[in-house]
Amino acid sequence: MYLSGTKRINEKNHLEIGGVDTTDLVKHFGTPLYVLDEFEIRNKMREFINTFKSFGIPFQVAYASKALCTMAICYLVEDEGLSLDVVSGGELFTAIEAGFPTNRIHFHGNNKSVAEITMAIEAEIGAFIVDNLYEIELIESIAENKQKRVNALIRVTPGIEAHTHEYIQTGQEDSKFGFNLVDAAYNAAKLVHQSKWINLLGFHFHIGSQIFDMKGFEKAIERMAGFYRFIHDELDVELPIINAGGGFGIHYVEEDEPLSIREYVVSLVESFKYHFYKQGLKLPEIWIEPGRSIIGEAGTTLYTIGSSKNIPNIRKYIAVDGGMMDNPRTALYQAKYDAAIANRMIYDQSEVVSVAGKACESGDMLIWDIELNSPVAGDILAVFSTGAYNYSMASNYNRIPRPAMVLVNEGEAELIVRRETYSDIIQFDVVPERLKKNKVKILG
Ligand SMILES: Cc1ncc(COP(=O)(O)O)c(C=O)c1O
Ligand SMILES: N[C@@H](CCCC[NH3+])C(=O)O
Repeated sequence: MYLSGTKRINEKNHLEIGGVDTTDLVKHFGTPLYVLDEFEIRNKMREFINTFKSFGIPFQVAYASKALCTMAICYLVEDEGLSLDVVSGGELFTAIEAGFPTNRIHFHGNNKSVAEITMAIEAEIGAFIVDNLYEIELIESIAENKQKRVNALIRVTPGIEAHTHEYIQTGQEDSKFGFNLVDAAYNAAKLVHQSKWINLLGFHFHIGSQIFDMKGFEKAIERMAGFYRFIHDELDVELPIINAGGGFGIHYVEEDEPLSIREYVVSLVESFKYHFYKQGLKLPEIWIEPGRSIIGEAGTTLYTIGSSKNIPNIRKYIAVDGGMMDNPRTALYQAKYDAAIANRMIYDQSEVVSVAGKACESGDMLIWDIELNSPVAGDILAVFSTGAYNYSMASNYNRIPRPAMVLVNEGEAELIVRRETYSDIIQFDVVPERLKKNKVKILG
């Protein structure tokens, strides 16, 4: 079992996170419960920042808020001096409401609406990451209308296939994101370069997510350096910024072998230096957008185990009080997770089981075939590395309320997202008067 951050087994044989016994968290907040380790989050952010600082080069580390976006998280990101990557009006609104400095916000998305672009221009965000020609037209006209000049990076797909699940690859040519190298990207650059209202800062690429191997990055950087040279020669500009996206992998299960944050950053910077100098160019300011590698391992989900079903010679299912609604990643990407019985951490008798959720869906599984300390109803199951793309991708399928989220640190636990209630579930429902009247008629 890989226990990251402040997770440890305490003297009661319970899982402890941030100095708080997880069985106490369950008594207090109930299950399912997302638990975030503040110390671990801050440490990861600092490791990114400090490694860049050690090179003495200009940089920006923008936390990719799609991994997990709440107001409290925006406060932590600001406190640690990172920038913020948002991909929707909802994420932008969250950041603005949390008082996040808008000049450190970068706005992504392959189909930004007029309302989203307007909101971002009014908020004077740091930069748009422009994805397509339609968006360039929209930004141009809204910026002119508001008489505000905006900064932009152009997103390109460098034609690199990262070694990860095909649904989370994004840098290959057949992708819905960005402009393909070279022609489409060059035409977009020309257009933005001539624009009166958009200031072209550079290009952005993102090759995928949960990547362990830096070879894909290296290849993409080599292509990007060649492309910066081409742009330099054709348009006579030395673009000041390059954005390498996110994608740095983390531990989900024992076999995973991610690099350390330091190693990821060092490899990235070295490769930028090598390829840009080789092209006879100055090193541009490097921006990155890590999400999972900051928040993923710092999250743990606590569930209560309920029913079980044993199919002799096939498998034993144990069911928890959550599932694909709070963590759709197993169903979507065949993602693998590690887990433990939080109230009996040291194994006395192990049993291989598969962990099912409670949704009315056969694919609602959290973990297939895991060895646990003989789970029984009432035990607390802790699933690790659920900080990224769990709450942010959660749904109310089957009208199941979303869990609460707590931030733990130095023996204290604070609620940062309150548990949804059944009243929350029906709050957006509207019943037309006509239907109410009909009901009375039928019943009468
Ligand atoms: C453009 C972009 N930037 C950043 C990220 C964050 O990626 P990760 O959470 O893997 O670091 C993603 C998601 O994969 C992305 O699409
Ligand atoms: N949501 C995906 C990663 C893609 C993120 C955004 N490009 C995951 O859970 O792994």
